Amino acid sequence: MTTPAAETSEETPVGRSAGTSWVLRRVRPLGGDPVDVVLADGVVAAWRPAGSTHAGAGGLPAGTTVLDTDGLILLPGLVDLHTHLREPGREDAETVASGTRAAALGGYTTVFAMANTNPVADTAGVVEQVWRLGLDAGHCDVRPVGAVTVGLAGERLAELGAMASSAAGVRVFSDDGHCVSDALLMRRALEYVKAFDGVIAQHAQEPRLTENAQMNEGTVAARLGLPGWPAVAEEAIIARDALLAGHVGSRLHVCHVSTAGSVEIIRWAKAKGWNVTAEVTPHHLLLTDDLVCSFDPVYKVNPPLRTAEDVAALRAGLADGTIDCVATDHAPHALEDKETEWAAARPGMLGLETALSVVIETMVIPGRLDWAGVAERMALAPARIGGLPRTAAEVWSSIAVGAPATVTLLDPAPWRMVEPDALASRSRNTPYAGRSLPGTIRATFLRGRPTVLDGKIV
Ligand SMILES: NC(=O)N[C@@H](CC(=O)O)C(=O)O
Ligand SMILES: [Zn+2]
Ligand SMILES: [Zn+2]
Repeated sequence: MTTPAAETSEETPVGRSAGTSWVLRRVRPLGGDPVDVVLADGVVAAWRPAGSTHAGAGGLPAGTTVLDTDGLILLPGLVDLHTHLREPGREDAETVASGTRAAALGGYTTVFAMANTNPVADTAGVVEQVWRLGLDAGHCDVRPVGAVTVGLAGERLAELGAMASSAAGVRVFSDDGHCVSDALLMRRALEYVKAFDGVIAQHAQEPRLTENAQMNEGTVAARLGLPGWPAVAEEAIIARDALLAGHVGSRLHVCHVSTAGSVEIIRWAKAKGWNVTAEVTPHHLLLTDDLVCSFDPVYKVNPPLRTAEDVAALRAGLADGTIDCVATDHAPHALEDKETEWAAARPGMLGLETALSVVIETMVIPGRLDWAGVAERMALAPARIGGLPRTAAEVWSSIAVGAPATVTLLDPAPWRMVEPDALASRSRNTPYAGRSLPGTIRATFLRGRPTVLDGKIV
């Protein structure tokens, strides 16, 4: 991927050939020792001694392209449990095609597409439509999330069974953007999805406690005079839902955990042996509520940015596994919905193209996670929680021979300035504009087919 060294000058520069077999020369699987990895017929076909493989070498399928991937880290393709693709309904903000291009450039090979579209993804018809749009775009796998309640209205259960048995094979259900606040409805949803090992992904926000809320409740909100969104509004719902999941023996997943208290509750629920999993977003790992002092709506997000103490607890929870995974909550918004006064702006931030970099900055560089830990938190755990095929998920972790060639190649070294206009997303609402972040994705492969080469969409 870098300029080929003299002794490997016969290698094909990245992008010139579109062979069906690839050699990743001197790549570092999970950050380990360099090795040559052969990708053929959609799987990891062989590991060879580092640097031993060159174009025309014996035992390679005809048309093999040798990539100089010296120093790059090979990770399983990332899996995002929480992406907003906005199609159908707000194609001006994002489409399945543009959002999955952003995903591939961020190293993702699967995204779970949230249900708060227009129409809402609350029927087999809509989830199949989103799933097919993903197949047509071809940049990564799209697994639709089904709504828990009809129209996200929180009144009647949606047709969960029909969505599960549709071609889209839905396993994750969420009213994300809204909380399933009715305890009986939440109980029924948890009971219902047991039949097909589904999971309810809850947007934990007690509605009455957050009426008119504009930012985290605390000293910054008091100073700015903005109505606060208290931590207890998240924590009360997580505690209730953990109790319900334990009571009915079903699977609960907690979306975008944002407070230190939530981490404590999830730790307690896991200690009880209940099937409770959780995600944290990159922005909640890095950013704090004092950014709101700028009144720049790019920092408006739900749940809101919290305090430095919360950030520290989230990092510790992700490191020790209390929080199972990182999920982007990629939430594109059109300019008119974001570049307006604070109170009128929609909450949400872009995330797909910067997630791995933020995890490197907050978790890898400070020594909280190694590369195997990154693979677990950003690929393997979300695959398990989302119900992706088990065997595939297991082999991805090792990038072993026979595993699907669904991988991403990261150059961990360079820091790059985030430029909103250079993003593949249709929207521009990144909170990292003008910030320097470490690491860059050089290539992504989906079952042996490159979706990104040399940092560009194929
Ligand atoms: N995160 C956000 O602030 N917004 C999300 C909804 C959500 O995740 O709750 C959106 O759809 O825009
Ligand atoms: Zn949400
Ligand atoms: Zn969301």
